[in-house]
Formats: sequence, C-alpha cells, structure tokens
Amino acid sequence: MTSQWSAPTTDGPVHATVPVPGSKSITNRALVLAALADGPSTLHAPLRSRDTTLMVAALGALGVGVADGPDGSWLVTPHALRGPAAVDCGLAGTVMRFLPPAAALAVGEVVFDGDEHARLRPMTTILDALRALGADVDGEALPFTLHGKGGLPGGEVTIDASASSQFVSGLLLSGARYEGGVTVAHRGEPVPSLPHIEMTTSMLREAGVVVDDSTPDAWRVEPGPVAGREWRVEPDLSNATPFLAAAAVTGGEVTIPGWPATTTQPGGAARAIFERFGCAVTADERGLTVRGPERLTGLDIDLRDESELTPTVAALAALADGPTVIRGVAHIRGHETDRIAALAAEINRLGGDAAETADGLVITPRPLRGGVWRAYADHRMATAGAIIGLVVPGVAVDDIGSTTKTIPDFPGMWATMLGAR
Ligand SMILES: O=C(O)C1=C[C@@H](OP(=O)(O)O)[C@@H](O)[C@H](O)C1
Ligand SMILES: C=C(OP(=O)(O)O)C(=O)O
Repeated sequence: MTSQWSAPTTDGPVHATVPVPGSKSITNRALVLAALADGPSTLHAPLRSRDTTLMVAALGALGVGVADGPDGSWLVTPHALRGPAAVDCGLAGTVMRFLPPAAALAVGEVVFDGDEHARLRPMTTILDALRALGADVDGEALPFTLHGKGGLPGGEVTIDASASSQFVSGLLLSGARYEGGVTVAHRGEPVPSLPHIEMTTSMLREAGVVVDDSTPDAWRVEPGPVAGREWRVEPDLSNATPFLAAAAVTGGEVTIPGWPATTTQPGGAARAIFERFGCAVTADERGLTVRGPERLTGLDIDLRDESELTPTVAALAALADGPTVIRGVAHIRGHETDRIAALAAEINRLGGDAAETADGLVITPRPLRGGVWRAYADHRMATAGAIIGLVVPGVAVDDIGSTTKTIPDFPGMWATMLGAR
C-alpha cells in the first residue's frame, strides 16, 4: 500500500530534540545472534519496524521464541532451527543476507521470498558461498529454497563482496555454529560499508565468539558457542540524519539524545559530514546537536563506508550553495532501489541538476520547485524528499509508508519536530 504525503514546509528555523528509535542493523544482528545462542537473550530498546518484525517472524517460523518484554524489549529463547518454514524478507537486506546462513543449520526446507524489488537485489554471492560451505540451495536470488540438513561443514570461502558488505556479515554471524567455523576472503573491488562488518565482528566478540579480522579483506570465525546475553540497542544514527538535516537546511538546531560516544554504526560519520556542509556540531550530555549555517557548502565526498547516508547527503547537496560530488557508492544501485538513478531523477524532476556517475552523483544546486517526489518503495528516498520539502513548497512524497521499513512513525516524528519550534 502506498501513501502520498504532502511534505510540510517550514517558514523558519527548526528547533527540536528528536529521540530516534533503535538501530536496524544492531537489532537484526542481535536477533540472529540471540537465536543461535546457547541460552536466552534480551534486546533492550530494539527497533520495532518492518525490517525487524520480519526478522522476528522469520525466527519464529524457524522455531525460535521471541516474546515482548514489559518495557518494549524482546526476550529471545533459542531453539534448534527447524523447517518447513517460509520466510518473508520484505525489502530487508539484513533479513535476506543474514538469515539464510542461519537457516542452513535448520532441519528441513526453508523457502525465502520478498517484495517485488527484493527479487532484484544481489544474492548469488552469498548463496554460492553457502553452497561452497556445504549447503543445499535451489535458486540464485529471491525466491530460493534451502534444504537444511541440521548442520553445515563450513570452512573457507572466497567471495566478491563489492556489491554488499552484508554477504560477509551474514556468513560471519552464523559461522561459529558451523562445524569448521568459517573463513571468508574477499577478492574484487573494495568492500562497501566496512563499519557494518566491524559492527558484526564486535557483536560476535560481545557474544563470546572468537573472530580474527587482523588481515584486510579476510575474516575468520572459530567454531564454538554463542553466548546468550543482554543487548542494548543504540539509536539508529543513519535514521537520525534526516532530522539533523532539518536543522541544516533551515538554519535551525536539532539534538538527537543518546548519541553514543563511540559506535560501529556508519551513521557516526554524520558528525563530520554535517560539519563539512558548514554546520556547527556539538556533542554533550544532551546528545548530538547540529546547528545549521546560513548557507550549506557543497562538497566532494566519498561515502563508500557510510553509503546508506547517500540519500540524506544528496538532499542536502541539492539545497547547498555550490556543487557536490558523491563518490564510492556504485553498489547502492543494488540497495532498496537504484539509488543513484532515483536520486538523479527526483532531484531533476523538481528542477534541480543531478548527474549520475559510475560510482555516485554530481549535484549542482539550482532553485527547486514543488512536485511529486517518488520514493521507489525506499525509506531513505522518502526521507530525502521530506528534507527537500521543508524548504521547497509543494513537494509530495508518493509513498511515505515506505519509511516504516526502519522507522515506525516517520510522519508523526516529523510533525512533532516541526511542532516543537
Ligand atoms: O549490515 C548492515 O546492517 C547494513 C549494511 C550496509 O549494506 P551494504 O554493504 O549493502 O551497503 C548498509 O547499507 C545497510 O543499510 C545495512
Ligand atoms: C541499504 C539499506 O537497507 P538494507 O538493510 O535493506 O540493505 C538501507 O537501509 O539504507
């Protein structure tokens, strides 16, 4: 179901404190690790959105117990994974890439499918890797079927992970439960979104798993138990960026409470990125605060490590004072939609000047006009449209419902933020 939304325009600086829900990436890793653990786990402040409830439903279908705690937490009781089961991945990369390596441990058949666009997202690399590690898989992309044998030999595999870091993360998350553990080597163009692999290795270590990542482009997970534990989920720093952008484009001030002092989330790079656009950024006991400048500076930026920030950066760039070059994100053509093509098309539709390059965009600011901003079912395209709509009257986002992928109530949060000034 799609839902057109008139993006609110503000006639003054936005001033607000905006608590943001938990990290999608941490929540879905914690769920998988909790499902594979040797005892119960609790996830405190998990994200409850489409991507994470799909993960919970899938684990439930495989026999894992996930119950609601009294305070919004999730209580996970592991169980030997079993089919037959059907897994709906929606459009979630973390479900389609993190769950098959776990489901390969199940007894019985597990069928995976997802949204129409999910069927186009790259999967062959991880399915071939699972075959090389001993799994029996029919298919090259969604939909596909895993014939689980109750365990997996594991061992060494070489893959080209240049299309997604999630291929590496997915194999590592379940690797401790394979008989020989797993060694993943990458050969090819650079792996994108490397902080997300650090998030994986760091969470594995928190669960007591032995990981060796001392060699670039190679990761070793020793076989052994995964500990059940208490997981505390940080706020989603990438989802914080549209709200921080509201301060940036209106010369206002937005604070995100609970911003961690250190993090493996690539959204942590938002601090430096907003500074480069000319914003003042401070971190104190209230959280992270961005103050918008009179005019945003255009910049030349490589977003390979934090590629999921590209839609926010592109929206800021379209409203800046000088041209911006975004580099290093060729692989985001395989995200929820082809984000390079989508951003260029939508900025240009509103009268802007955005040109696609092989690995990014060149955006030259021009006065923008209202019109329909298409989201392509992509939550971050939708929030990019909301940012532009703040200062360009008459922008309507065609599918604001897509934001439920990782934010339960984006329109409500946006309205509360605007009402606070
Ligand atoms: O592991 C994760 O949680 C993610 C890894 C990244 O994927 P890519 O490596 O495909 O960019 C990121 O863009 C995505 O939003 C979440
Ligand atoms: C690329 C993204 O999501 P996914 O986890 O579905 O890959 C994203 O959230 O920007």
